[in-house]
Amino acid sequence: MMNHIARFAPRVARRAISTTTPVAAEVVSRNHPTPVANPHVATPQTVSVIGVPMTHGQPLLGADFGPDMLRNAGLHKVITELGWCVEENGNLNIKAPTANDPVMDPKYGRAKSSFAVGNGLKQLADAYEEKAKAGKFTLVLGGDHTIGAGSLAGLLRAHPDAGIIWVDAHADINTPTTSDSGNMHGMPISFLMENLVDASKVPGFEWLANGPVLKPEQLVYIALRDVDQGEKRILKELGIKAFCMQSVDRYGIGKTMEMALDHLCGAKERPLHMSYDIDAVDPVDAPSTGTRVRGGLTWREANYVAEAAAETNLLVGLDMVEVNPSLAPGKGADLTVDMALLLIGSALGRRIL
Ligand SMILES: NC(=[NH2+])NCCC[C@H](N)C(=O)O
Ligand SMILES: [Mn+2]
Ligand SMILES: [Mn+2]
Repeated sequence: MMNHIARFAPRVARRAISTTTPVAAEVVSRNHPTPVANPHVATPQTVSVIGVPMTHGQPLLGADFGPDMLRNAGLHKVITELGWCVEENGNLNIKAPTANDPVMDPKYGRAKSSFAVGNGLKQLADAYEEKAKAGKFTLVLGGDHTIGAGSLAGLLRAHPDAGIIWVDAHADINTPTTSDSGNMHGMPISFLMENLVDASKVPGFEWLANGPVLKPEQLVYIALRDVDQGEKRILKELGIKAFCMQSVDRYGIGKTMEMALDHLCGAKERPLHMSYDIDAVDPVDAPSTGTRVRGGLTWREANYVAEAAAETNLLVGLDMVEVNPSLAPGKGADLTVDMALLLIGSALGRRIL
């Protein structure tokens, strides 16, 4: 077993750069002095922020406040203090479902509000692709986790061989036929995984019918603890590498991340994307989210996951999703937003020492 932490050179320490008021689609801090450590990120090393206030993949309102809550809590400062430039793109315009939207033919399964979800994700896929091809680190702020499908589509167009670290209490690989809930935030991976879903049969997702596709070996899960029967079957049949909470208990988070990163990058280095569902974290530290599950990652474990990913110097993008400040409002929302910001900082290279 190779040790990834040792194999990749740690990020060069970055100099703090002062923040200015963010302007949509503009680089707000320049003169970046740091040499490129990540071969997939261009100089000046820039985090391109895309807000995706999507809620139609699940029944609750509130996750659409996630992107602005994170910005108002100091997102740009977190990024620039770590030495990155910020390019702020604002929020995508996500259209609400209407009574006239085409719905799925039930013989292909059930995916609620697929038309609104799919059209929103198409915008994200195009934006992510553009940023990734320009050598930017793409930071996608959710919104519900359906947006993972948009990020992955854009990522894989730019980097077909990328590896995905999916940090989540849930596997989010239901298909419209295996899903009990019909909620699309439980399905995003299935739309990218080869031979799982025929996107041409899902209104709003036709654009995804001709790829790109993800191979099972390109995906690894961390922190699973609530996996549906149909999902268990899919994980087993496809041989997808999954480190559930029991693995974290058994091996500790250090060894777990070493094995996970070795699975993705042991044979060859590849660009990595991390899709971080805040519900991976124990509800004690992140209560404001729609599908809470007890027994999650501790505060340190959650940060360590992001730190270990950052230490590879191969991350090209991050989703931070399912922050819903309207659930557990007040102190709970503050804790959750703080946690999300910390995790973003950890993924961008913050170190204790
Ligand atoms: N992104 C999430 N929080 N997903 C929760 C999914 C829950 C359940 N597995 C479903 O498919 O409905
Ligand atoms: Mn989840
Ligand atoms: Mn999820």
